[in-house]
Amino acid sequence: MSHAASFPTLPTLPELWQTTLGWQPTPAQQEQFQQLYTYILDGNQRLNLTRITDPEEFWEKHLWDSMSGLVGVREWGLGVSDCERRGTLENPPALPSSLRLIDIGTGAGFPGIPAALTLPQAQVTLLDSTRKKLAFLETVLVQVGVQNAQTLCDRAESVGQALQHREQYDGALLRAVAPAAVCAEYALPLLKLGGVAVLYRGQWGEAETAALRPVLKLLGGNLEAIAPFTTPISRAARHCLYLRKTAPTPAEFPRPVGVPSQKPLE
Ligand SMILES: C[S@@+](CC[C@H](N)C(=O)[O-])C[C@H]1O[C@@H](n2cnc3c(N)ncnc32)[C@H](O)[C@@H]1O
Repeated sequence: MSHAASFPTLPTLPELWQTTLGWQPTPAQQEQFQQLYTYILDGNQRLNLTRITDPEEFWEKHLWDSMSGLVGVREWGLGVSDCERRGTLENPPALPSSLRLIDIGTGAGFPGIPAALTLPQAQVTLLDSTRKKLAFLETVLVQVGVQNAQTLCDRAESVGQALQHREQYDGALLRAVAPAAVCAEYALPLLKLGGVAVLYRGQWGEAETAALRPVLKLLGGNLEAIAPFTTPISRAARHCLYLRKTAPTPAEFPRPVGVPSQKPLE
């Protein structure tokens, strides 16, 4: 890396983590967040990875935002087909000891890399169709010492039809990838029964919920929870949607590459 010393330091903000998400990184995780930030800033000089480079903005819009959906994962459980086992933040359901997660459209590694760093029991697949971003992420994983994540260069539509991936994941994460109905078509085929997809959305309202429900029914999913958040610094609205897979997804989904986004299910 060039000029490592010239990169800014991330804020730590332990109280803000704690009061907003009931969680805060350990000192080792904080150090890894700092390394991740530094390597992404460095990579940004060659690749167009993210517009968010200011330390406070990076903390809020990449790290805090990624963790907002993962804290919910702790609460709602993953790979738990019996919804009775759903827990609370104080009394979370046990996560499976080997958890398989897929970050669909990971881009610069969000939320997948924070997931790998903070869920050591998970194996995280970072899926994206852009090879040069993934080649960069592979170096970042080595540099930051992330051993429980690997990259996969493909389209979500193809991966969802591949035997080695279909119905293999306990959880799927999707942030800033596509409209909710498209995300659902990408994610649900990949989940085991009982698995959960976390859709990171900005504004979200009842009309969107009403439009999404029939799509989920087609795909074998159920909208189990919507967690509203306000980002702690810029006070913007966020909603994390938790989609539970409750029935096998029909074989026709996901449809061929490009079709889900060109003709979203309704
Ligand atoms: C706007 S970026 C978001 C990246 C990251 N999730 C984040 O929130 O910072 C969307 C990413 O999704 C990837 N993507 C979009 N559609 C995809 C598909 N069908 N299969 C795989 N990757 C896809 C793009 O290549 C891009 O890197």
